[in-house]
Amino acid sequence: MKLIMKFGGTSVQNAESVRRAVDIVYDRYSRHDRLAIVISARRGVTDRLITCAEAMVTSRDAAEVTDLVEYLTEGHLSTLKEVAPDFSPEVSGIITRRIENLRDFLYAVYHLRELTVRSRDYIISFGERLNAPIISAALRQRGIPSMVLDGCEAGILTTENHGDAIALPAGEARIKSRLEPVIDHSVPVITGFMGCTEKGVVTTLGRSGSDYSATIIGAALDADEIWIWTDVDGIMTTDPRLVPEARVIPRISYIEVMELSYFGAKVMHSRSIEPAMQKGIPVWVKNTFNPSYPGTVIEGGEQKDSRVVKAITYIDKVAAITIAGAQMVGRPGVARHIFTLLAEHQINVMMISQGSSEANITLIIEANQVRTAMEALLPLKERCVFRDITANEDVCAVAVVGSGMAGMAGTAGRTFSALGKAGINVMMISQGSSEVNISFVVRQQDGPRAVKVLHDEFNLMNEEA
Ligand SMILES: Nc1ncnc2c1ncn2[C@@H]1O[C@H](COP(=O)(O)OP(=O)(O)O)[C@@H](O)[C@H]1O
Ligand SMILES: N[C@@H](CC(=O)OP(=O)(O)O)C(=O)O
Repeated sequence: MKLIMKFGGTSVQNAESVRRAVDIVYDRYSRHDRLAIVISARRGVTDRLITCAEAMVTSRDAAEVTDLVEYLTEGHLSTLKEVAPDFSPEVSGIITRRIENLRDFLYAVYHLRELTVRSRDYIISFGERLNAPIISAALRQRGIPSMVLDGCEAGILTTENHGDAIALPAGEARIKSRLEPVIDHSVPVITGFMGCTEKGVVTTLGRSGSDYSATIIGAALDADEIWIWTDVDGIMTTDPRLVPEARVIPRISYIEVMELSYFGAKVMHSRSIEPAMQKGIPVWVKNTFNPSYPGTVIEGGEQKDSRVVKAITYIDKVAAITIAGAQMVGRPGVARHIFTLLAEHQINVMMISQGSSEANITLIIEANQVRTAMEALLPLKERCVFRDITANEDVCAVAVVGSGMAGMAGTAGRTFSALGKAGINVMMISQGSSEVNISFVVRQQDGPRAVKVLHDEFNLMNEEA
C-alpha cells in the first residue's frame, strides 16, 4: 500500500521516541509498503525559535541567540549520536552548519531590529529542518534507504500569507512528479510545517501544520492511507488533559474532525482534513507509544452511531470584540466594512453573533490579534459607523460536536440546561449551518468546567450512549 506517515513533535523529541518511530517505519517497510514520512520539529523547538526571533527586535545584547544555539546543538547532536552512530560524523556537519545559518539570520534580525513575516517563517522552519536529517539517518542506520527533502523541495506550493499559508492546487502535480519516483526506491523524510511560494520564499502552514503537510502530500500522491502518529491513542471525546475519563472515538467523519480541530482539538490541524476528504483517503490517528492500539479512523460518510454528540472541545486563546451603536440598525454595508477591514489585516473571525436589534455585533477572534483588530476597526468609529468598540479577553469558546445532532431536536436544550444547572453563564451562542456543532462562549475560568459538565451530560466517558 502507498502510505504517508506523519510523526508529531512528541514522537520525535528524543532518542527513545525516535527509536519507536523507526520501529514503526521498519514494520511497514518490511511489508513492502511505499512510504513517505513527514516529521515535525522536536517538541518545544518551534516555541523556542519563535520566542528568540521575536526577542531579537528589542534584545539588548542578543544573548538569547547563544542560549538557543546551545539548546539546539545539544539536543539534536546527542539524539543523532544515539540513533544513528554510523552516520553521526556526516550528519552532525549538516546540523551544525544549519544552526550557524540560523544564528546568522537571528543576528541579522537583531541588527535590523525588524522581524518581517518572511523572516519569521524562515526562522521557524528550522525546527523541522534540523530534525529531518536525524530521522532519515536513523532509518538508514536501520537499513532503510532514505533521503531528506524539505517541504519546498517536496513540491508544496502555498499562498503568500506567511504564518498560515494554504496549499495551492498547482503544487499537486509538482509533488507527484517529485515524490513518485523517490518512493519507489527510498523512504523520503520530509519536513512538515513548511512549503514555499511560487517565487520560492519559505512559508509555514500554521501551528501544528505538519498534519496538513502530510495530507497535502497524501492527496497529491493518491495515497491509500495517511497515518498521523502522536502521543494519545486517537481522537478522543475531549482533551484528556482536561478530562482524564475521555475515551478514544474509533471512527469519526471528516466533517466532525474539521469542526473539532477548528474549535481547538489540537490533535489535528484544522486545515489538514480537506485534502484527504477531497480524495476520500482515510486518515488514521495513532499513538507512537502504543502502536498496537488501532486508534481512530477519519473517513467520509456520516459515521453515525447512536450518539448525537461525539466530542467536546475548548479553545482558550480567544477574545470577543463587540461593536455597538444605534446607527448600525437597518443600515446596509456595516458588516461588509467590518469584515473587509479585518480580512485586510489577516484576522480570522471564528464566530459571529448579531443582536436581533442589529445594534451590536460580537466577533470571536484569536487573542493575539486583538490589538490589530481594534486598530483596524477604530477608523470606523471615527467615521460614526458605530458608537463603541470593546474587547473582552476573559473569554473562551467551547464546542459540542457530532453529526448526529443534524435534524435532531434537543441537543441545544440539553447543552444549555446542563450549563445553567452548573451555574455557568453563556455569553454568546453560535450554531454552524452544517448542524455538526453548537459553539458558545463563556468566561475563561468557566471553560474547563463547561467541558467537564457537557462530557458528563452526554455520557461520553462510556462506550454505550
Ligand atoms: N479531542 C482530542 N483528542 C485527542 N487529543 C486531543 C484532543 N483535544 C486536544 N488534544 C491534545 O492534543 C495532543 C496531541 O496534539 P499535539 O500535541 O499537537 O501532538 P503532536 O506533537 O503529535 O502533533 C494530545 O496530547 C492531547 O492533549
Ligand atoms: N513544529 C510545528 C508543526 C507541528 O505540526 O508540530 P506538532 O506535529 O508537534 O503539532 C509546530 O510546533 O507548530
